[in-house]
Amino acid sequence: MAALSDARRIVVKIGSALLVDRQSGELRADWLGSLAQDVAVLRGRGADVILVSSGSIALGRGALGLPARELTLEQSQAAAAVGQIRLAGAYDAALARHGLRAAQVLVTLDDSTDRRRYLNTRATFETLLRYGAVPIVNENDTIATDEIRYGDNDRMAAQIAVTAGADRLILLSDVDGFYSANPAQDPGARRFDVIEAITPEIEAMAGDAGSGLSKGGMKTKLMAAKAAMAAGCDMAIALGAPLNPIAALENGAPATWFRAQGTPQQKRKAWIAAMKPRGRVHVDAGAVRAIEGGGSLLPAGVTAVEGLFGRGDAVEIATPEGRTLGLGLTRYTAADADAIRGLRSGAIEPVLGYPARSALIHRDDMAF
Ligand SMILES: Nc1ncnc2c1ncn2[C@@H]1O[C@H](COP(=O)(O)OP(=O)(O)O)[C@@H](O)[C@H]1O
Ligand SMILES: N[C@@H](CCC(=O)OP(=O)(O)O)C(=O)O
Repeated sequence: MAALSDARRIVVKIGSALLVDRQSGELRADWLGSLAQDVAVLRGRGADVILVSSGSIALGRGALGLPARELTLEQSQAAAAVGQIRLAGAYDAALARHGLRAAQVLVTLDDSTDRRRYLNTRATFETLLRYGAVPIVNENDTIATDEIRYGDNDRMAAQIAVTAGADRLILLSDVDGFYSANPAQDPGARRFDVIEAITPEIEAMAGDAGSGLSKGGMKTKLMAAKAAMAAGCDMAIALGAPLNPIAALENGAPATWFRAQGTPQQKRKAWIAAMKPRGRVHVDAGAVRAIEGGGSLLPAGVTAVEGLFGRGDAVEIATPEGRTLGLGLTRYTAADADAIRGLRSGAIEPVLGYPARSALIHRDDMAF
């Protein structure tokens, strides 16, 4: 299956067991070098790449000389703080060899569940990718205690894929796909090539993690697949351990693909269209033309603001004739939108007292 050749934005999740040698606790530099090579190939043909990498706790554990047994929460948090800086540094060096710039992004679950923070995170990814950077994402494990106890980077990678509007998510694992039972325990287990829907039967086949360094197992990978598919993003589980794992996947190495219906853009529009509007912004004829031509709504085109809405809420866009053009997620509160209506971008900062976002509603955040 030519599953990556037409991908526009790819999120790759790298588990701890791939990056960190279990015995020595050292980073597998050769492997990371080969992954960076794969990333350079994808970037070279114009695809955006985001890496979600685990490994901070595994790396920090060795560096701090912590015991091999299960860590306490405090030890995990300390290990993550020490390990993350090494992890990010290693990616920075590996990508720099291919002329690529790494960008560290540390997130918590709130960054995707709170709509305002979700929009901020999305905007940050958009900007980093526009400048050609490769975001290296991990949970902020040192701060987010719940994430260490319950968190796993499989679901987080799916959330990043959804947030960034990716069309492919690849979970590089220690297994080459999803099997009818845990292949480590059942020699008769069979691998699926493609899964189109996650049924209760499929869910019953998923077991827990195999290695001591990992947190997820197949259960969290199925949750990741559900989230990705619902957002129009195809997801693969593929073998990560060989060198150049993404090239191998492209060259036909076995994997399981979870296939989504629809595109990220269609799913996002449907998500916005289903929201309850919290207000209404009236726009002038010029703004109607701009929006109908595929542009964003700028404050300059707004003539009146109704309702009490916050940043990230859905609002209706009304034409001078009173027709509802569509729905969009606003980047300003009702009060700020009212204060800057009719103003050109340069005139906004003195009024609000903070640097302005140029659009009131970005074109990607509109549904008609
Ligand atoms: N149905 C299944 N198909 C494949 N692997 C399974 C299944 N159920 C449980 N597993 C286990 O899940 C492991 C992969 O997840 P995990 O250990 O979290 O690794 P990672 O997070 O590094 O990908 C496999 O090595 C296997 O032991
Ligand atoms: N955020 C944690 C890893 C959490 C996790 O899901 O680990 P893994 O199962 O190896 O992908 C860390 O960097 O150590």
